[in-house]
Amino acid sequence: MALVLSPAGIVLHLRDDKSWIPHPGCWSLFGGAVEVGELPAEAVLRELQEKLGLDEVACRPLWRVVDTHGDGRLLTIFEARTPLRPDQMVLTEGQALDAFEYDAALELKLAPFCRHVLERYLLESQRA
Ligand SMILES: Nc1nc2c([nH]c(=O)n2[C@H]2C[C@H](O)[C@@H](COP(=O)(O)OP(=O)(O)OP(=O)(O)O)O2)c(=O)[nH]1
Repeated sequence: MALVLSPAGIVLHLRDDKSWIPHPGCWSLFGGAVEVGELPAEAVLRELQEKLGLDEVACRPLWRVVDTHGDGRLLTIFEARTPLRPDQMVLTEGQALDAFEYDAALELKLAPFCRHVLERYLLESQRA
């Protein structure tokens, strides 16, 4: 799962409003399952290419955590820095794409796990 940082702020997508997907109508981070034979660092680059059309992105692993809000998967959280702004990205899943400053992001209706990741990221960057 990636916390995408663009010059305009944290990039999030608004999930579709379909009742059969997790967290419909919530804003969320980008990510997806690691495929067989793939490393998490490879999976995050593939996901960002597939879901945002990002090629130029510098990823750094932040921490690993069990997704207790979801299906219990072990997730690796990455910080992904891109020089592109949201209007230069191509969203392939979801109804909207935008970038937010931290405070504004925390005011959104966020998927619960994304809120947890953003809050921890903020806390750890303040400590650093
Ligand atoms: N993230 C996201 N997934 C969506 C949206 N609309 C939609 O139909 N989907 C589908 C594709 C995903 O395979 C499925 C589950 O979403 P998810 O966010 O839990 O995906 P995931 O981590 O399992 O990732 P993936 O490997 O399936 O891509 O819902 C949307 O707006 N955002």
